[in-house]
Amino acid sequence: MKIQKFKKRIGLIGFGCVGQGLYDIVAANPHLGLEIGRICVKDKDKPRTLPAAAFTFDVQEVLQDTSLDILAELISEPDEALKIIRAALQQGKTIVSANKKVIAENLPEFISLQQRYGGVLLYEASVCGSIPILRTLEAYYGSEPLLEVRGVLNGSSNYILSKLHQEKVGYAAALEQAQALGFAEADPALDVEGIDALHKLCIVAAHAYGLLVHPSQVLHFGISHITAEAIDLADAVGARIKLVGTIRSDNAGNVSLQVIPTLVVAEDALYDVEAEFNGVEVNAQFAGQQFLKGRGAGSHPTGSAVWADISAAVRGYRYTYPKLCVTNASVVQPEEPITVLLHAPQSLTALLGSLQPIAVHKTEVSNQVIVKVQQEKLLEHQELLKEQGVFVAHLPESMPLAPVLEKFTAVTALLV
Ligand SMILES: NC(=O)C1=CN([C@@H]2O[C@H](COP(=O)(O)OP(=O)(O)OC[C@H]3O[C@@H](n4cnc5c(N)ncnc54)[C@H](OP(=O)(O)O)[C@@H]3O)[C@@H](O)[C@H]2O)C=CC1
Ligand SMILES: N[C@@H](CC=O)C(=O)O
Repeated sequence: MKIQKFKKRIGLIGFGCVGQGLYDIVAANPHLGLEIGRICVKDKDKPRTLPAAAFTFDVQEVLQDTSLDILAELISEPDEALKIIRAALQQGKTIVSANKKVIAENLPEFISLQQRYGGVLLYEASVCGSIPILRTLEAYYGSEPLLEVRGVLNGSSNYILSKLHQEKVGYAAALEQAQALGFAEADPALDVEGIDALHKLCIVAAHAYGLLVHPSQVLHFGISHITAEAIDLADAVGARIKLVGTIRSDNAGNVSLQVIPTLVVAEDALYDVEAEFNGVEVNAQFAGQQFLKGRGAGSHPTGSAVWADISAAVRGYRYTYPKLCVTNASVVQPEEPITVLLHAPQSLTALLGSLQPIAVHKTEVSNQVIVKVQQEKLLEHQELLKEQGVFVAHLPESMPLAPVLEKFTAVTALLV
């Protein structure tokens, strides 16, 4: 007897960089039992790669279509995406999403909707594009305590930093390239202000530590105020500036999170993560250190992660958040101070207050300071520092301070 095979039908909402990527992959693999059933977009006048008849502009047509087996939410408007995911889960549907902002800000609600109505939400593509980090944390590290998870989590910022280091192109030109290549968010401030990396870090915290952390609680700086002098300083000491997100736990189960541009030394696994690539280092109590690297943004790499989620969901996979029920951990700001480089367009005196600078360099146009500061204090002042256009970079313990101080003077002296 011949067994009739039915294809699983996907309702695709959003047909931009990622939606098109998913479409291409599904269309190229018809033998794998998936097909795109419906596509919803917003703009009626946009030229498309498919005939007009392939599209609807009414998301309800997708949400109400009972012939669809699974939904893929891949749109650029977070408010609308939230409504779509919520509506799908309230109907007990299976939906995959790439929207880190919406997931990071609403994860507790999404978990409880899944528990209440039996639906499924997967979102591997929302963190580090093609790197299977959430599946790794869920399926492999579901029990083992993790000491640290750190990584380059934003492809656009990393692309810009690579261009600044390697080609000395201007910041604005590098950002334009990241946008043209489809890496940046619809609002690129999310990328360059460190907010996208922050969203991803909060999602990682749920799977790696069982912690539901709201992004508003977390220290984060981006690269939008980066200067050529900071790049030159890093180059001069053999380091590269990377936007690094870190979650670390201490022996007492206190967990801290931060996103901050960091001077990364050549021995660090993150040093060679370039362009739109992302890299995540997991340091587990018994397994030790592991490193995952891959494309963190772009049409086909991200489409591949969405495809992997769809295929997994079709086979019955769902997140179980194994550490959520067992964790005693809580989020803290660590007490020990960190060393940071502050580069400001004007005087930092008012901002620094009681801080004890290790080194200061002033010119007519800018101020550079290396200072040891409590993270609590940095968190307290983070909005002010951002408003004042201050570039903040972490000088981690792995970065010997002496050569930095020496070059700091040499590099900044060129400005006088
Ligand atoms: N680009 C990347 O590399 C990555 C992106 N992501 C995430 O994936 C999602 C999609 O990003 P990306 O593909 O780059 O975005 P794009 O801007 O390229 O495409 C967005 C798509 O969403 C559609 N859309 C926007 N608003 C609505 C709405 N209200 N109703 C229906 N459709 C709508 C747009 O319609 P129209 O075509 O009519 O304009 C467009 O097709 C975002 O959440 C992003 O954060 C995640 C990882 C990587
Ligand atoms: N804008 C994001 C896209 C992928 O998440 C990035 O640059 O990393």
